[in-house]
Amino acid sequence: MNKDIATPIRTKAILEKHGFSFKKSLGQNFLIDTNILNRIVDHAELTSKSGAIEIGPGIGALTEQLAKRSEKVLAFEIDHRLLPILADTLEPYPNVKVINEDVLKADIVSAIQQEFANIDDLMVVANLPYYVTTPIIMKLLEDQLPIRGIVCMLQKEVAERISASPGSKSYGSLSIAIQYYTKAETVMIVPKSVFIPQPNVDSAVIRLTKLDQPAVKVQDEAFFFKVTRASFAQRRKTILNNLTSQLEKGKERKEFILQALNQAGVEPTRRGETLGLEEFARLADALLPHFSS
Ligand SMILES: C[S@@+](CC[C@H](N)C(=O)[O-])C[C@H]1O[C@@H](n2cnc3c(N)ncnc32)[C@H](O)[C@@H]1O
Repeated sequence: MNKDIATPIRTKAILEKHGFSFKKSLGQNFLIDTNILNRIVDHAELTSKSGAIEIGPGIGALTEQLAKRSEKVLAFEIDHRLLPILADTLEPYPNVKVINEDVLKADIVSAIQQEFANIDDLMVVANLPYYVTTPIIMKLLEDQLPIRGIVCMLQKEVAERISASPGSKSYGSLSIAIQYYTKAETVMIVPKSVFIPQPNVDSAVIRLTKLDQPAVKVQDEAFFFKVTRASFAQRRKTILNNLTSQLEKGKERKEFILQALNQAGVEPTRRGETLGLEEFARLADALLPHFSS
């Protein structure tokens, strides 16, 4: 008999034993398919010497597979009601440590220094709570953690936005923010039927492999991201109109923007969704002298 946590029978038995009720507000949709879990872990390419960081272990379904295939797992779980359950389900795995904290508030860098002092290869692997997918991924990237990458489950639509290329309908400032730091790929589409309770949206697994250097070189990162966000403020508007309405600097701003677009070799009538990262980088650098405060 399959003893894994992620089977419908075992999951239901665990939930019943502990009288657990799901909190929708915490994005609690638990995986009940060991095969899918193993495929997620495969994409992380762990070895017995790797460390794994999990966000939101739930009742430990993914944690168990990570514990079997890595040296150590550190898991951040916000819901204190899951702690006794995790202590129970993960009892056979002494290489797991659970921290009862909101991952968005946690000092992950210090936790890594403490828990993974002798481990060189670190991956984040998670079935993310869908209500905070983007803030979590952005925190993991902006905190500049010493990780090789992230393999995570999220809404299919967000996965499409993250891995989209210029010209695609899904391409936008989120694609650029993530592709600035990583190589982004959608590696699996996952049906609703492998979760309990079933979510309302389709899911996908993405793999983000951290780049040694950001994908493009810019003079001011914060300003680069400001320009990319401004360029997509209204998707149907031209880049000139979006930038003119979003960037502030007196009456002459249109003139400066036209000048910068020209300098960056970008036609003012193009839409943001047609520009690649290189073009955005050139444009941000050309705009910077006019708009830095
Ligand atoms: C989609 S469930 C995944 C559960 C489990 N890993 C699985 O695959 O079955 C998301 C988990 O993230 C937890 N969670 C939600 N918000 C969180 C936060 N801000 N920080 C840490 N954990 C969070 C939820 O309580 C839940 O256990």
